[in-house]
Amino acid sequence: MSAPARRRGMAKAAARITALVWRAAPVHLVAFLVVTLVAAVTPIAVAWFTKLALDELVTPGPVTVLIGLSAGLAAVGLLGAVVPQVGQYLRAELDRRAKLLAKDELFAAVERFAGLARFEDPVFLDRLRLAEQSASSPGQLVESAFAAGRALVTLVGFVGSLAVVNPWFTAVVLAAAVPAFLLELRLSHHRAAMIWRIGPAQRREFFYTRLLGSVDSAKEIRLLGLGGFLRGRMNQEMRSTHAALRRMDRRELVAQGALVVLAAVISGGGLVWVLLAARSGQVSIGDVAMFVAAVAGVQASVDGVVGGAARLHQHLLVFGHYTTVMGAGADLPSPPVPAALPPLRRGIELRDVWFRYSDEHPWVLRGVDLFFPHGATTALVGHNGSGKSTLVKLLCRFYDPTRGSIHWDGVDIRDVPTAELRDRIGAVFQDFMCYDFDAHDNIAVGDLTALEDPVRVEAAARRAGVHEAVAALPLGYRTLLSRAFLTPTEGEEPQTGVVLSGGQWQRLALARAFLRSERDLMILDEPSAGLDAEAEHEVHSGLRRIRAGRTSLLISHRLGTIRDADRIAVLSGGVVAEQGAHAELMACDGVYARLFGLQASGYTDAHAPRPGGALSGAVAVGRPS
Ligand SMILES: Nc1ncnc2c1ncn2[C@@H]1O[C@H](COP(=O)(O)OP(=O)(O)OP(=O)(O)O)[C@@H](O)[C@H]1O
Repeated sequence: MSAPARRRGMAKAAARITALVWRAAPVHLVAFLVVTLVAAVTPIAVAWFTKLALDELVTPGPVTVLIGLSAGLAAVGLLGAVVPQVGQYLRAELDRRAKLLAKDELFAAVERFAGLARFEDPVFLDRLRLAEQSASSPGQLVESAFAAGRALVTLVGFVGSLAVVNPWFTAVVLAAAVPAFLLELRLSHHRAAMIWRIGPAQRREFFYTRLLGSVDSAKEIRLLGLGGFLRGRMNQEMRSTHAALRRMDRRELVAQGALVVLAAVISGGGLVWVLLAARSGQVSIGDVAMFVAAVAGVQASVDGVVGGAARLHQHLLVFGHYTTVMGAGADLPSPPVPAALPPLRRGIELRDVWFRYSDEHPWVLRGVDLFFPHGATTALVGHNGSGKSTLVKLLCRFYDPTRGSIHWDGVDIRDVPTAELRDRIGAVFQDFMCYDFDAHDNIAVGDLTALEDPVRVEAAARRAGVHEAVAALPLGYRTLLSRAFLTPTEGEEPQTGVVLSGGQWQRLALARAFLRSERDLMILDEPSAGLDAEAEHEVHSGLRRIRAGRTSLLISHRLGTIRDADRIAVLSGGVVAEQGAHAELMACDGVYARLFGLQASGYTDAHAPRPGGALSGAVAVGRPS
């Protein structure tokens, strides 16, 4: 990034963070500013009271003056002790309030990304991680800015005081601050760039750490003895990030060490001069005290200004990621004038749809023409990786087709707001979620209007055949389905969660979808993959009833469960290779008939007499395996 662009980015970040903190905690911000100013002038007041008191001792006046100066010194000393505590409280409260707002706004912006592509982009993920990191502590940024400001005020005060004693010496001390300032800025720039560079390694390290401590991976790690291997990889990533951090720390150590030596030489020289001057009567004892306090004060303030500015610079560079994420435009184009999405009456049509995940990826769909008629069930079958789930993602508009279009009763789905489109769809995805919520909430999130409606939730659970299992849990629908958290229940005892079986989770996912069964389109991507034979039969019988007269799309590798679909489309080589009803496809003797025959043959005993029924009819057209 060029220097002017970087400066513009930092100015933007500074404006955004200021506005954010002001909106989050205006009173605390002003109070923190006042406290910072008081903290800035306190050391100068202490130095002046000390000088005046010492001069008063050497050439005594009325005793009341000395008492007044002592009282003043005590008062500013007290102020100096109390103010940092108040400042710490204000800074912490400011941080909490600003963090709440910053994180809320960040994730509101992330929520506005309607598609999935950004969440699959590692550069974006790194940016999001850094944005989240800087949103977690906006107070640090304010503190750095205020620390630099406070040090500047103290610096001006001490420079004035030092100038009273020796203007030349003041100039030397200030001149020594210029290289320190430039050096610190450069270091902070390097540090911010290094933080960005080590992002991918830190993400990988986080991944291995999570694997090593997660219940989901514990089984395989133990069975396959992967612990040492994963730990090795985690350590390798950590070593590489540590090497970068170490290089940076060493650079800072050398640079800052040189600055400390420079400061020591200047103040040592000054001290010799002022003592000699006092000996020859050129300056007073009070001036010596003021000089010593001013030199220490100027150098500490220069450090404070430089350090604060450098930290601010670095925070602003990192906070730039927050501004970038917040300012990222829509990931999917939205129409300037959105079209209305009519209730589905005719059907959904894919017109010559081509799709690949990016220019670097191969084509997944290569000109798919397909119609999902209203009120009918269409089943989609095909080999692994043939693009079935991809097609579902396009229907939900998680991505736009690379070429071609999808029409909802003739309306291009790119012309309607995505939220409206998705509101018309109910779905069970192949990789459905298992939320660390209680059973009620796990179902109710299928339709948030059911969150306070246990009757609807129970009805959906009954339809998915999971009600009995949930009702039998220790706290029924209020049982936490996770061991990740402890929830305080009505009593004093915390209640740990329970663990469901894979099939029970799948039924919960189905129940979630059933809350939306009145929607225009129901998508069921492998809805029974984890169910036992009886449960599968039961679920599909239930689904058949729910699907009757509704527009649905059913994906399953178990062809017996989709044979009664109104239409079956076979995806192969990125196109629809065959379509028709079960009987038609069997008669074609193509891909579908071959797959169906293969599966059916697995259920027959070549030596046993064939029983009558649906499956035996299919077996009759099956091929020898
Ligand atoms: N997010 C993604 N980024 C890149 N490629 C992807 C992504 N998701 C899927 N693919 C690729 O797209 C192709 C189709 O995947 P998809 O999941 O749609 O197949 P599928 O027919 O649903 O497979 P299965 O029957 O195994 O569930 C595969 O080659 C897969 O590797």
